[in-house]
Amino acid sequence: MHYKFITIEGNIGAGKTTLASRLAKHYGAKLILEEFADNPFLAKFYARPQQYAFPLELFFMAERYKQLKEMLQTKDLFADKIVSDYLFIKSLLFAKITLSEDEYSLYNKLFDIINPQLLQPDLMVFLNAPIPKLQENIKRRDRSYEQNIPDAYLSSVHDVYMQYIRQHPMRTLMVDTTKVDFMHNPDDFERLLDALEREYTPGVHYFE
Ligand SMILES: Nc1ncnc2c1ncn2[C@@H]1O[C@H](COP(=O)(O)OP(=O)(O)OP(=O)(O)O)[C@@H](O)[C@H]1O
Repeated sequence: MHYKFITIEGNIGAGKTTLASRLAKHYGAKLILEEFADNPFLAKFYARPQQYAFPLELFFMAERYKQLKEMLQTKDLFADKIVSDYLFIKSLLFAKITLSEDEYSLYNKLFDIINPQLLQPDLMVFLNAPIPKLQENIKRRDRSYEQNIPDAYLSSVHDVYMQYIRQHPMRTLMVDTTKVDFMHNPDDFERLLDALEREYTPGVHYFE
C-alpha cells in the first residue's frame, strides 16, 4: 500500500468496519475501530435524540481522541501502517445534524482545539451506498436501537459528508458500493489493492 494511514468512511451501515478489518489483515496494519458499543448514550440518543445528543457527541469525541492519541504514542511512526474505520472529523459532521446551533458552536470550539493534535490520514476510502442498501444492512446486522433510523437521518448524514468532501481537498477514493463487492468478489478486492498502490492528488478520485 502506498499510504501509511488510510481511513474507511461512509454512512451508517456502509460496511466500514468489515473493509477496514480486511485491509488491515491483508497489510498486517494496525487497525483502529470505532468503539461505539461503549458509548452509554447511543441507545438513549436513538430513543430521545434531543435529550441525549450533546453527551453522545462529547463521549464520541473524547473516546476517539483518546484512541487516536494512544495510537500516536504506541505506533512506530516509520514502520507501521494504519487502517481506521472512522475519520476524527466524523464527530463534527454528525454534531452538525444532531446538536442545536448553540451546542454545535461550543462543540466546534472544542473540536478545533483537539483536531490539530491528531495525525491525519493520507487517504480516505469513502463507501458510497444508496439509502435502501444502508437500511438493508442496518436491518441485517440487527442492533436493536438502530432499527428505526429514518431515511431522512441517513440522507442528512450523506449530505454532510458530501459537503465536507467538496469543501476540503482531502485525498479521497470514492467507491460506488452498488457496483463493487469487496467482501464477496475477490477481483474487486484485488482492484482495490491496486488502487491503493497509486498516488493520488488531493481531491476526489473515483474507483472504477
Ligand atoms: N458522532 C456521532 N453522532 C451520533 N451517532 C453516531 C456518531 N458516530 C457514530 N454514531 C452511531 O454509532 C453507530 C455506529 O457508527 P458507525 O457508522 O461508525 O458504524 P457502523 O454503522 O457500524 O459502520 P459500518 O456498518 O459502515 O461498519 C451508528 O448507529 C452511528 O449512527
